[in-house]
Amino acid sequence: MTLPAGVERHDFGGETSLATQGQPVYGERTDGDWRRWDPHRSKLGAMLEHGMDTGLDGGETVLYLGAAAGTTVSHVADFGGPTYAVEFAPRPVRELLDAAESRQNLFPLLKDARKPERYAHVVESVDVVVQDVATRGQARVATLNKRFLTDDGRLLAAIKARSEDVTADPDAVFDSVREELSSAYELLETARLDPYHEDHLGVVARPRED
Ligand SMILES: C[S@@+](CC[C@H](N)C(=O)[O-])C[C@H]1O[C@@H](n2cnc3c(N)ncnc32)[C@H](O)[C@@H]1O
Repeated sequence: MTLPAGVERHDFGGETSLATQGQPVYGERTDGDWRRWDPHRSKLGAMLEHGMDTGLDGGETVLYLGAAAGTTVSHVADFGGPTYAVEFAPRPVRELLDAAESRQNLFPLLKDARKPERYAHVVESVDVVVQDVATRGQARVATLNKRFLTDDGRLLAAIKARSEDVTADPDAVFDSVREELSSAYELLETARLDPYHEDHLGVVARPRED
């Protein structure tokens, strides 16, 4: 699996890790311009560590759903093109704004990912939707946001089993999420994100024709 341009394996004092170049955001280790991309803190980082074929080349236009304080989306903006970061909780958005200050291509949007019509006037078409919303109805959020993807675009989603049902067996949750996603997307690859993130499923998918 090749990493997207702008993402490299870099040595941080004897420990080799994924890294991008940019201002640090969450106290991660740095070496010059390089900042460690910690897969324990980032589901997309874990997907790359697992060798999932994300289809990312670098430079893509990205819609990121569930940006929180900007841990992962800051790395995405380091190697991506225009990056729209949707988060509905005002508190983390303050830190997200700090992360965006040094990144001219990162655009925070204080919006609800279940209401894409509220940001459709800003976000037009994107190459990639990254989703990490950890809320009930994750397949529905992905389906609602399919409208932004180009025909050959990619959905890169992390599905948290406990957000759908705390008591259910994660495998059963993942089966039902896969089934719901399949009506809007062709699933290209799915993989559990252990040991970095327990009971999370990484999904790579492309939109089905309407
Ligand atoms: C697991 S955290 C995201 C961590 C982040 N992706 C990272 O790696 O840096 C999930 C985030 O999704 C946000 N979220 C949940 N439901 C949302 C929704 N409907 N619209 C926008 N954000 C949402 C939560 O407020 C939370 O900040």
